[in-house]
Amino acid sequence: STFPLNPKWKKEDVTYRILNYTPDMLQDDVEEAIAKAFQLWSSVTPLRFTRLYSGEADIMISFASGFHSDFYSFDGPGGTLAHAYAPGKGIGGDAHFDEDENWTKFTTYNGYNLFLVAAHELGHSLGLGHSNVFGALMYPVYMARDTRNYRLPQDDIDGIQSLYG
Ligand SMILES: O=C1CC=C(NS(=O)(=O)c2ccc(-c3ccccc3)cc2)CC1=O
Ligand SMILES: [Zn+2]
Repeated sequence: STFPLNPKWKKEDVTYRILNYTPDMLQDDVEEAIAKAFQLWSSVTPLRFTRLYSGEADIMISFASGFHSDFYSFDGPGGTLAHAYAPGKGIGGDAHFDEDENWTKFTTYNGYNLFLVAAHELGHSLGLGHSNVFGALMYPVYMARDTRNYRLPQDDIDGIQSLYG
C-alpha cells in the first residue's frame, strides 16, 4: 500500500546525502549499508540514486537522538528505531535513525541491522506504506534476518513497481 495522495518522486534521478554517522559502526560500513539499501530499490525500478557530499539532496539521511527539530522525537533505546518522510520538498524523503539504538552491519540480536532498517525506511522515502505480508521488507515489524545476499521480497517489488514500474 502507499501513502495517501500517493506522493512519489516525479523524476528518476534522486539524490541522497549522509549528513552524519553513528559511532556504532565504521563510516565505510554505514556508507555501504545505505548504498546497498538504495540498490535494492533501484534494481527493480528506473530510479537512479546519486550520493551528494554537500548541499540539499532529495533524501537527507541522519542519525539523531531524542528531539531533533522535527515533530517526531526519538525515544531512547528500543521503541522507535527510525522514521522517514514520504517524497516531497524539504523534509520530504528524509530518513532519520535513532542514535540511541545499537547499529550494526551484522545480523545480531543485540543491535539493529542498519542495511535492513535503511532499506525499510527508504521504502517510505520513495512513497511506500506498510505491507501486511509477513516477511515483506515493508512489514512494520523488524525481524533480524540474514542480510548477506538479501533479496527484495516479491510483495515489495510489486509495491515499488506500482509506483515507479
Ligand atoms: O515508519 C515507521 C516509523 C516507526 C516505526 N517503528 S520502528 O521505528 O520501531 C521500526 C520498526 C520496524 C522497522 C523495520 C521493518 C521491517 C524491516 C526493517 C525494519 C523499521 C522501523 C515503524 C515504521 O516503519
Ligand atoms: Zn515503516
